[in-house]
Amino acid sequence: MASSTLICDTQQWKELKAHAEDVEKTHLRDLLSDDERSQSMVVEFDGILLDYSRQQATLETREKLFKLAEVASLKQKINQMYNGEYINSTENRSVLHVALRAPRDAVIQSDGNNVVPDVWNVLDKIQEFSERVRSGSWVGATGKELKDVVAVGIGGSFLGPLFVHTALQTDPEAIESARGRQLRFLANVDPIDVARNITGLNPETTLVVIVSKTFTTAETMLNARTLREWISNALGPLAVAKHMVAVSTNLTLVEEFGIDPNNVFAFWDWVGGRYSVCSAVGVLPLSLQYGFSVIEKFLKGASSIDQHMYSEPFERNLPVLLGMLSVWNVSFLGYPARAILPYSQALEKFAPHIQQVSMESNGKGVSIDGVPLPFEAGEIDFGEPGTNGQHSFYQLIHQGRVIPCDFIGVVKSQQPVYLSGEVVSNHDELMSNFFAQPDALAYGKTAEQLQKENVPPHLVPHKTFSGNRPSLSLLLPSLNAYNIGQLLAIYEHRVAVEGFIWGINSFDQWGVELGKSLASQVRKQLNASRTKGEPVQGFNFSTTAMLTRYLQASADVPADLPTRLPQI
Ligand SMILES: O=P(O)(O)OC[C@H]1O[C@](O)(CO)[C@@H](O)[C@@H]1O
Repeated sequence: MASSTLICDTQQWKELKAHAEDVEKTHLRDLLSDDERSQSMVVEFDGILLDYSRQQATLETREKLFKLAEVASLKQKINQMYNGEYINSTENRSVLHVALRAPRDAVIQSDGNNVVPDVWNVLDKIQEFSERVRSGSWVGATGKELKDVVAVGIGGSFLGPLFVHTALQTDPEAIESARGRQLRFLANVDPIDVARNITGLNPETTLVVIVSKTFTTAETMLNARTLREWISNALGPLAVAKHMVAVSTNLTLVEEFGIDPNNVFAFWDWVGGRYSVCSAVGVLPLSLQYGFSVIEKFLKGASSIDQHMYSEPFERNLPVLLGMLSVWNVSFLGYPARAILPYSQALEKFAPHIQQVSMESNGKGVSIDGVPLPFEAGEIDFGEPGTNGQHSFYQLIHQGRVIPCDFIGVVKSQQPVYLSGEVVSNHDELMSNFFAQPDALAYGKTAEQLQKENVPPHLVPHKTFSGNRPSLSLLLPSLNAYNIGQLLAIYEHRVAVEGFIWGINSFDQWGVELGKSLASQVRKQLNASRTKGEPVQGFNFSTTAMLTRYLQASADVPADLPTRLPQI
């Protein structure tokens, strides 16, 4: 396929469109009656089981999807990514988050240089620094140990680390290594988030890690200045050197901010923000909390999937299969959303992280060559852990709109609980739901079944479930640091596979810029109105009226802004 040809113009795409109309005629109930089909839709890697038999897909669908992958040059694009080619063409960059978790002796080139030694230099520095802090040999300005860490960052500099932290918080090994320590995340520029994060913390025992790839993000920089004020107000300006470190690619701006260059942990422009949790962005705060040895296992888990993705044939390749099935659901069956439903409370921050990975990557309207797409790319991702979601939005998934679901289960709970006299263990109770929901969605319940159960006729339509609602199930053996790394990498690569098929650039994010520049115009107006009393101008009627009202109603904010920190 010539690079400027859109994927939707290929014969393979058109055949899939026609094929989708055929497949839609068969209810999932009937597809699932073929055990051979079901068996061939189960794939295992390293103890992780993927069952996609509840997708509205036949063996022919799979064949046709692989043909689409071929015409989209999927294998070549994966190779280009791993070879450090500039596949992020609008930013002129390689996309090498796989190098962040590569073994020390691996060779991964960007611009003709092996980047793996650079990666390990930073990892070694993180190990050394985190051990000094954790052992108490690096202390705060008043000689006290630094037991609490606040990581300040937003978007990709926040969501991935928060997901991993939340997942590790209840892992027995991680608990042991985190005893007596706290890790918090300050992301939102809302002063309430500052208040929440510093409540109960003593600046004397707190280390602040500023995480920003660019070191220019407005939210992060204001929060960084706020916490610098919080520290220097309490301990004097010289304390900043002992209490603030940074993770960034912009070493010049970090130094200008007043952080000692020795206390900066670097990463590189070939790491996209939302793909940066395996760089110092995640590894530094997480190692401070859990120790480097735990986080190294997380990196190893991600690396195992990197190797699997690179070398496994597509029929057994988890991220490739998942990505192709998502393309099938979005582009051929016309389902625009995807629910991510982990049956593990430890994964409560997984869907929010994948939201950014997926929606910032694939929410694009043009091809990589800038041609407007005549089809929708990307999907609307959302999710909550089961069983909470069941008591919230599952009603719509069962009887309202069709939303393909990812059910993610774990064999061994991080925290098993059994009660004598109960029918099953608490984890079995949770998992009963994990196993039941996909069948409820697939099979549904017919009016005939309800009549046999003597349901009053007027209630039959309300209690009928159409079924034929697709899902897939991922069963992980356990949820330790290694498995968490695997889960992360499976989804990162799945999103890349989707983007490679759609022919878009999954690694830029120009769509976030317009809002940022308009906010800067509003910021200037607020300053001019508060300090010089200038009227609101240059905005449309609606914004002018709203801004004027806001300024009038908050006239008590002092124009000269004397420092005020949260009073909580
Ligand atoms: O790490 P930085 O440079 O502060 O950027 C934070 C986030 O802002 C974005 O650029 C836009 O939301 C994300 O891609 C990125 O993860």
